[in-house]
Amino acid sequence: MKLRRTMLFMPGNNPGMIQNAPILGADSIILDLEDAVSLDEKDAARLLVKNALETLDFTGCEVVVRINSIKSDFGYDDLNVIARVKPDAILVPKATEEDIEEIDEILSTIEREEKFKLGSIKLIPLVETALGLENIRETILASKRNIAVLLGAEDLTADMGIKRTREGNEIFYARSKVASVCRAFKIDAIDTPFADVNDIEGLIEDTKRAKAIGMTGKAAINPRQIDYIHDVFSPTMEEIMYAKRVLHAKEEALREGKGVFSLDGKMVDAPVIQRAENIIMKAKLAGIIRE
Ligand SMILES: CC(C)(COP(=O)(O)OP(=O)(O)OC[C@H]1O[C@@H](n2cnc3c(N)ncnc32)[C@H](O)[C@@H]1OP(=O)(O)O)[C@@H](O)C(=O)NCCC(=O)NCCSC(=O)C[C@@](O)(CC(=O)O)C(=O)O
Ligand SMILES: [Mg+2]
Repeated sequence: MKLRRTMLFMPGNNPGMIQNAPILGADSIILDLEDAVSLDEKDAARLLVKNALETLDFTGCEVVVRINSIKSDFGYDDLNVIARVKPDAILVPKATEEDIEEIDEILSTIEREEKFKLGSIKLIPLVETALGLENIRETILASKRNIAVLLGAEDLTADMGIKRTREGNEIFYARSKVASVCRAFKIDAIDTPFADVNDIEGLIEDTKRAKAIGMTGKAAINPRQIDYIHDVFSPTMEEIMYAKRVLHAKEEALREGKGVFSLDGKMVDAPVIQRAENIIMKAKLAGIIRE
């Protein structure tokens, strides 16, 4: 299991940002060849990202590349060049079931040619249209490579002809749907970036709202956002201490042959134990506690 509390976007044509990528502390980075790169920079950005993957040491940081739509003039070249330098995953913009199937096949061919393990390059569909949102189940089922879905609220609200607000009530349904379907298929649900990099209070509130609904992480667009998002998505010491007490009490209850018991007057049963186990696992992955 891998933590994806933050996925930091950076333009694929910005060498200054890319060279710092491995040390910024994000769980994942997304090197963007799509909307952050203008049409006349597409070829140069692809080459820069390829070189970065070949030369920089990304140990401990998942590397994802957002390609252009596979239906566009750039998508196939992006995939064909980038997959051969083995990113951890490809982020697929405005993903449809057909896109994912096509990209899955192309990746399998490249993996055979390059002698990579079949299925080793993963996929993350970006859900950012109304149709994409309604077809999310089919998109996820289209490939076993899918490890997460990223919600793109700017494009989604533009597609729906509605306004994007700081409070985000307009994306409540989309967040809930993405979170629920992703949880059903046991993959990560990554929330849309918060666009105002100077509004830290707004970022924290937005991240808390996303977490409360079941999103497992959030995209970032600026390194200053990383620690705040990590704070929200990491278990607190209070949660960890309570989880430890639950698991300790469970051992005692098991010895007494009890499946349900009470702790501080509150019932503890299988779902409460599962939540406690999840908290401990996340705390270990986040390096907050040791094995
Ligand atoms: C926002 C801003 C312009 C602010 O600039 P500022 O200059 O105010 O930043 P400062 O904080 O002053 O920077 C201080 C230092 O950090 C460095 N630094 C900044 N950002 C960094 C970074 N990301 N990675 C590494 N390094 C970074 C910087 O180089 C400087 O380094 P140095 O000079 O050495 O001190 C800048 O962050 C930025 O460009 N972000 C990336 C934007 C981007 O990728 N967007 C596309 C992807 S989203 C998308 O597409 C979503 C979606 O798909 C979803 C949907 O649909 O909703 C869609 O369609 O919208
Ligand atoms: Mg977009």
